Amino acid sequence: MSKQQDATATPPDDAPRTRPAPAPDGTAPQLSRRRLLGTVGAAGAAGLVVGGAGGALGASAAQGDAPAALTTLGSTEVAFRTAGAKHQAGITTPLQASGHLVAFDLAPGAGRKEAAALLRRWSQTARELMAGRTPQADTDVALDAGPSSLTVTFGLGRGFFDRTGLTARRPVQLDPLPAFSNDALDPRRSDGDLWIQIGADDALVAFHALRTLQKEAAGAARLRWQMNGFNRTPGATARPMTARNLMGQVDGTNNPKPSDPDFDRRIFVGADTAQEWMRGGSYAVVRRIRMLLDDWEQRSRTEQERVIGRRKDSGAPLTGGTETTPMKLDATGPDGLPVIPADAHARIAAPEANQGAAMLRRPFSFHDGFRDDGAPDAGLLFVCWQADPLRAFTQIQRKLDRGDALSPFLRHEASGLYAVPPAPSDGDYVAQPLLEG
Ligand SMILES: C=CC1=C(C)c2cc3[nH]c(cc4nc(cc5[nH]c(cc1n2)c(C)c5CCC(=O)O)C(CCC(=O)O)=C4C)c(C)c3C=C
Ligand SMILES: [Fe+2]
Repeated sequence: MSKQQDATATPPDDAPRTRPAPAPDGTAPQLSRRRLLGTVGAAGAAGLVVGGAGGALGASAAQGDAPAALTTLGSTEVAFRTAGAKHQAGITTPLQASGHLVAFDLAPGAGRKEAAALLRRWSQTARELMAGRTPQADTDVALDAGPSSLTVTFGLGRGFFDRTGLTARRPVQLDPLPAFSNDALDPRRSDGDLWIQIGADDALVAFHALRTLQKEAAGAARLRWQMNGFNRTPGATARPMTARNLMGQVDGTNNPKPSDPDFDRRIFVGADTAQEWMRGGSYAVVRRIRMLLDDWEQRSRTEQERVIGRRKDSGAPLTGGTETTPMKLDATGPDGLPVIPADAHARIAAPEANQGAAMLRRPFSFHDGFRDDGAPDAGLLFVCWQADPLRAFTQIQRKLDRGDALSPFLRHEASGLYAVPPAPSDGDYVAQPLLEG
């Protein structure tokens, strides 16, 4: 299995898995799994195994019906419901190379019944796509690609509850985020009744999922906004390492780890919630943060490192050691000043400075071309996960907003907050207990 690395180390029960190797005798199968499913359907294909770790079969679609062999990257599959846990995939899953974030509003006239039917349809399609199966009447965009670590994660925005007559059951955690001084939010690219996060290690697989789900929304929900992002391709570096962002920083180092004793309590909604349907779920905060790269790139490396409090090359704290060495926040230099400056981003965002508040950051970079002034329209699709946004994102962003050295190089241009219910059991759909309860 490919060993993809980001700061969200994958827990054993959440590990993406590769499909078994193809035929034991090494002979090429006759039809690709996707191709077969497109002709005889999922049930008929259940016993067929195609693709595998070696990638040695080497046939291409251009050679007629011969199968396209899957590499480890293409054959890696993530379970729709995380084994041994209740949450949806795409939260603790390692960062994927390609991502789409998309929000929909329920269509005029659509209510609870239509929302339930849509979420039933979407949940089943997500299961199929994540397993590498495609719909019967398909565009064939991802025909030869395999699951490629595809994840599809569904969330509900504040408006969903009004539109479905469930306002009384809306969690307080979906109360609007406060305004921050660096906000330049575009309401047309913010919020939305329904939100989907799509990630995959193959850009065609990610697009295919996006397009399939968009078509399935027809009549029930209308596209509100959509954003595209990317990360380093897994396997590009010989040694797995934490991702870099478009400012060149190692980003994700001090994320909470699933092995931390309080990880679940911080990231997932616990049994003590009044919203029983959210147990095992999480809240996602999404921000489109444009980076002012023309300004940033004029700063010296030393200045840039003091903005974060960490070295650019290794991600190690300015107080020394390696990437994983804890920051010595009270260390002072010969001038008597803190080695990690008082306004360094990592100092201000640290749990120690925020009553223990922590979130799981799982972003994608974005680049949407260049603005009229020639500056890149690029930055971070910041997605963070927490059990309680007020005590995590809002707490930390308030602090950053008051004097973080990174903030002058950033503009928050879009914002969303979504309740992401636990993954449904087989045959059920996301948010079923809410909609049918
Ligand atoms: C409100 C929360 C945060 C926003 C918004 C945010 C934006 C943002 N951050 C970086 C780059 C880095 N952030 C780093 C650490 C870090 N950032 C946050 C929170 C927000 N960041 C936290 C909670 C932490 C961890 C602090 C700690 O415990 O040490 C780092 C350092 C490496 C790491 O730990 O990940 C970098 C680099 C950018 C570029 C950005 C907006 C575009
Ligand atoms: Fe940060």
